[in-house]
Amino acid sequence: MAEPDLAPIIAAIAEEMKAAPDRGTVASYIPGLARIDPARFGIAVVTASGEAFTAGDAEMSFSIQSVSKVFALTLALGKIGDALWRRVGREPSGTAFNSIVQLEAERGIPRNPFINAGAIVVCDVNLSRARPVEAVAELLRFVRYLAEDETIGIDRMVASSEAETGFRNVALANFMRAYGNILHAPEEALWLYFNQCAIAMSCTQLAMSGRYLMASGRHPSGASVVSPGRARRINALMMMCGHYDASGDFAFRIGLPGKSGVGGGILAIAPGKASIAVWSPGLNAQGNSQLGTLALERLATRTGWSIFEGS
Ligand SMILES: NC(=O)CC[C@H](N)C(=O)O
Repeated sequence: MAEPDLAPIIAAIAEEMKAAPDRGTVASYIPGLARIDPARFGIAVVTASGEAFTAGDAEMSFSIQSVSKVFALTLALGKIGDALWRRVGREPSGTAFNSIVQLEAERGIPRNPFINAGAIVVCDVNLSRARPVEAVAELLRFVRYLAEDETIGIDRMVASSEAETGFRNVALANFMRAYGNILHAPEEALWLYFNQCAIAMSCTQLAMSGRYLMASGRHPSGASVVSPGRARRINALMMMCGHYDASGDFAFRIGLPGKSGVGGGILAIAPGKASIAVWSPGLNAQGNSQLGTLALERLATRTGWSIFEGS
């Protein structure tokens, strides 16, 4: 297939999203997110050749929330490798991101690293023997390195507002602690989790951070972030589990590995072709960006980038 002409495609999608009538609902269960303007929409596409195309509010910073779970998983696999899969599964859950229902029958082993329970186990791994502040600093260094951007930081207001109200996550961490699948104090794993969710990035920064996943694990500097096999598997997990109980719908409509967050961001990967970030804060019923999903559907259709091919 010929190279798509990205600049007009992306500009048209941003224009269409401005006029979209159904923008979803901004997450309000985390007070720090409730104030975000639902009119926002941004998109950034970084291609394998290193060109970047942006439109809309692509430079505006937002809370990446659960998109951070991709970077945290990458770090955890670097620390303990496949031993991680003894503590976290790799099956889609078919349940909401913050669900506790499967954990009792499955003895404290979360279905996958992208639901909250799985991400909290990943945080427990990333604590290793470090203090939570050191572990969050390591993750921040990692995303800054991936994006080649030292300005990426954490929105402390979002982190502390979630720490004050994240009772379900507290319950998940304690429940898994009871099964011996959280090794540190639950408060420490949660502190890391709330801070990693509060990393703030723009679409451009997020698309830059995802480049290793489109490039068989390679950083643009030529360094290997992960092996090609590991990049392939992280992409597979994003495809199967990245949108919780809407992962099937996302695969059906878009056909790319993707990871969403309740801040309204989505990172999507077209392997070998592009790293894509979209952001629009209004969410659908499953907590994924309503317009972000629609924009990716149009992008996949107009570029033919779905891994299943076909427009
Ligand atoms: N889906 C999400 O982005 C959820 C992340 C959010 N910090 C939470 O734990 O509820």
